Amino acid sequence: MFQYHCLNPIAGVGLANFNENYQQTESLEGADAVLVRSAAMHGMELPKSLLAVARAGAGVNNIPLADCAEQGIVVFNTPGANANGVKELVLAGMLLASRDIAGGIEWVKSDKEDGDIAKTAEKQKKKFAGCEISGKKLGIIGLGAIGQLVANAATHLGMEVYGYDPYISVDAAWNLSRDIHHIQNVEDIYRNCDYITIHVPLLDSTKGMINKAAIEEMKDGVVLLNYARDLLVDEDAVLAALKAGKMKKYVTDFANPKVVGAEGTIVTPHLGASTKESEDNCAVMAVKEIRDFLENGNIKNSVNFPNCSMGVCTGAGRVTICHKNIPGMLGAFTTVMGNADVNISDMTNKGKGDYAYTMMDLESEATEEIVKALEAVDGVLKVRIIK
Ligand SMILES: NC(=O)c1ccc[n+]([C@@H]2O[C@H](COP(=O)([O-])OP(=O)(O)OC[C@H]3O[C@@H](n4cnc5c(N)ncnc54)[C@H](O)[C@@H]3O)[C@@H](O)[C@H]2O)c1
Ligand SMILES: O=C(O)[C@H](O)COP(=O)(O)O
Repeated sequence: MFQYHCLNPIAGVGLANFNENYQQTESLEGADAVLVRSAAMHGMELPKSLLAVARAGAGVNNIPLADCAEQGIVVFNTPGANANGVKELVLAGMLLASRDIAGGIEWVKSDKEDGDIAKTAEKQKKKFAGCEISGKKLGIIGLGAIGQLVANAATHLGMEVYGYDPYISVDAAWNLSRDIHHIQNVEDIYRNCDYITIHVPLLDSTKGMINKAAIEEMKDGVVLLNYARDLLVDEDAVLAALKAGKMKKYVTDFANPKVVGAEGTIVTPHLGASTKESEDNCAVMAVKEIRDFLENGNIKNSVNFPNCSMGVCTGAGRVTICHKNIPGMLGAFTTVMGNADVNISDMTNKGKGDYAYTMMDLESEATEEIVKALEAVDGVLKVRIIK
């Protein structure tokens, strides 16, 4: 029986895919797997039992990835599962920044006692006039799951789209419309675009990337959209640019005391992935990843260990090893098996950055003695008997 714990509410349609061999626990203690959305896991003491964390979503900046890796805990996310939800909100954000829809709605509410409101509205409407997005230039920084959907949708709305992503995946490149201009230098986006939207992960290398210097390069009257993470943007510089009339609007999905209520900001409460469809997609994918990992040892969509799969074990035994990505590991593992007189029928080893993963199918059952001998190898982080 496997135990799992949810640090945030996770859609029932996903959890329903756990079968009778799984039990949800009230606390983290004793859990084999954790499902999480945006709950902050930094500083959280993780139980020895924990094997996997699945982020039902994209951003993993709330999870201590390296600490988890050091403890042999595999962290997954659900790439693309909520991308359409975010794309639709980005389109809404561009429209909200272009037409004073929110101001118009507020004015109508404030005038609700006016029996002649239809006539008054005709006089007042010029206050809420705006511009259209068709024909405007949109710059997209980050062409992953979300960026590519925004890019393609914006071209269909008549925008001229410029995309920048030096690390674009082959799949994302294939999915992009041929109408999108490929930009090699992010400054070209800053200098030319009327709307700029950012869709990159929050990493040490991306933190504060939209800074004062970047904003100074931007066109006067630019609209900046941030549905990625607030710390990507120097919001003091944004507020100064809004005050100076350099920036027209800052549309952000991340409410914080700095931006809420500030003139020129449009702030939503982290709603990007809060749709039934996105929540369901993320939960279904997260549960699938956890089950395949716990039951078969396979890794798909991990952010701190390599993807590695050997399907379902048809042999007598299977062991998996989370370990450091250093020389000599495979030799040490095969020596352990040789010393135990166990024949390896199949084996896969994959590395990713500082960490690696090895799966071995055996012609006899894996024993606790084998596990102990593998655990004693320098650089080994976690050994599991799958079968
Ligand atoms: N508002 C929300 O509710 C919401 C929902 C989902 C995701 N997000 C945020 O959006 C981010 C992106 O999500 P995604 O699903 O598109 O992720 P993704 O991993 O599919 O795409 C990220 C893209 O950014 C690119 N990139 C990385 N560093 C870059 C840089 N310096 N310059 C340009 N491109 C760079 C990568 O190559 C990749 O293509 C997530 O990390 C998360 O923080 C927010
Ligand atoms: O990174 C993500 O997937 C989003 O920010 C969504 O976060 P949420 O699952 O807490 O809504």
